[in-house]
Amino acid sequence: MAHVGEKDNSLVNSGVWWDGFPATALLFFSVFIGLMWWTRRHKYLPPGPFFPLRLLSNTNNRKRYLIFIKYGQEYGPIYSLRFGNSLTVVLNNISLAKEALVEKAEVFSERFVTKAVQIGSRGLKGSILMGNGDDYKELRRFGAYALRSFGVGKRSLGSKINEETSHLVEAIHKEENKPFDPVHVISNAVSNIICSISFGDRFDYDNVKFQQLLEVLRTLTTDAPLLNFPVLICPYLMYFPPFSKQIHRNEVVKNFINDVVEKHHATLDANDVRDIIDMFLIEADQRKGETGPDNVYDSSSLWRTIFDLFGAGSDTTANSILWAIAIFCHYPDTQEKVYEEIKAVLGTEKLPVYEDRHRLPYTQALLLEVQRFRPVAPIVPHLCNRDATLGGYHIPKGTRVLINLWSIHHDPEEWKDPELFLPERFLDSDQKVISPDSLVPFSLGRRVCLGETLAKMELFLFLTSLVQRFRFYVPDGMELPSLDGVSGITLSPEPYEVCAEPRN
Ligand code: HEM
Repeated sequence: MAHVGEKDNSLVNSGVWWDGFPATALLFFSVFIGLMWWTRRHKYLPPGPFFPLRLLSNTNNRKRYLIFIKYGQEYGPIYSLRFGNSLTVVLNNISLAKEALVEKAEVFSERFVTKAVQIGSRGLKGSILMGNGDDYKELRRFGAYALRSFGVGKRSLGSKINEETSHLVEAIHKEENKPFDPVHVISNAVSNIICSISFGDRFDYDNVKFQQLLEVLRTLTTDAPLLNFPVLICPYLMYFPPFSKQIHRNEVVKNFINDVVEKHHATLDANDVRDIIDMFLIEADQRKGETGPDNVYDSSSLWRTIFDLFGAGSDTTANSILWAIAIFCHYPDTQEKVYEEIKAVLGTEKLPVYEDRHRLPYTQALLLEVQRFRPVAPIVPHLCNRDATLGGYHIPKGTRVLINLWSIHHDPEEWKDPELFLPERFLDSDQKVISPDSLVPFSLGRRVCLGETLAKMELFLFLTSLVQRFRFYVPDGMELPSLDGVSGITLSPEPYEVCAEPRN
């Protein structure tokens, strides 16, 4: 009890407590409601870490694909990752990929593009690779038509690839069976095919300017800020080093393409359509004045369309060939089997044509296994455009959906001994090629790779011609190429050196 003159602290305190009660209660009530809302919203979401610390603390952008694989091993075929307010769902098996991209194609076929990618790319107007909506649909249609018109899938393009192979073989001969890094000649050869279709031109392997451009393209894809944590949180970091390098690289490619476009403008002849740039300029001219949603034929769409074909078509195919050569060094018997098959069916002189693939089942099986074993587009970004379900889980509108092609191609439920390189898995007991539904290196559904046929032609013709003429190996005492990849948008082998011994 308080005496006269003494302060009654208990009363004072209780008064303070009472005065603050409404505010405290309100705070608790809000937290409670917030928690209820969060729990209800997340209750039906795929499982996943409360906080994706492993991903966020990983500073090595180039090994990030391994973290997605690890989470898959922990949380199963579908899991979710939360970065602040945004939700990402990762699909790791073929039935979920089919459910999203085929059965629910209306919902899951859009591309997700982060603000950082938009800043780094200097705008995405006219992009096939990153676009959505009416512009995208029209440009994809144009791209498919243009590729067909310039011989994709036909003999005429096969001859062009054969011509390029002769240059490639000559360049490799110059290495005189000494160790060399094959990335420059392979990238140049592959890029020359898409260049001749798009620009009407090829570039010699000692053209320094073109080599620099290819190097810029390679770093553009390996350093792409797809899920790069700092720029995911603060996209405006893209304007500062080291991230701003992406902006500079895009500018370099853009200027290169715009120079070529300029020259095309000056020599354009509607009766002699030389390449895709000519085709685009003529279409733009014919549609002048049209205002409909499908008139997307302006200069910014032109450079971006050519950039997309060139970007998506160079690094991917070149990396598949580089993987095949690296794998040959680890599994030399597979290279010998391909050589023996080519020798028996085609001999050692005649350059293969695309139709020959039907007579070379082991070679075909090996190419399929290269694409399964080391998929060059390991993680494909899509967007959920309305509330939906996947695998029984709720997927809210706006969720980023990553199709994990690496995990799909290494799923032990689908592939026996997925970590082993076994071309025979694609041959039946009659030695006929089988291609299971679960092999999807070009993805599936509406956004399936636009250059699939071109890529298959290039892979077959370049690789068979090379094996017909060289044996790739690593001499004793030299390090074998690493089979770990470097990933950005594409998965490339780490730089390596090999020797190429002429076969004859
Ligand atoms: C081994 C070679 C290649 C592989 C493995 C590959 C794989 C892929 C994959 C996985 C996608 C994403 C599909 C999706 O979003 O679901 C894609 C898209 C695309 N690819 Fe390829 N690609 C290759 C070569 C090429 C070539 C040679 C071209 C050249 C024309 C090309 C052009 C494109 C384009 C334009 C897209 C965007 C399609 C769209 O978003 O609608 N690709 N590719």
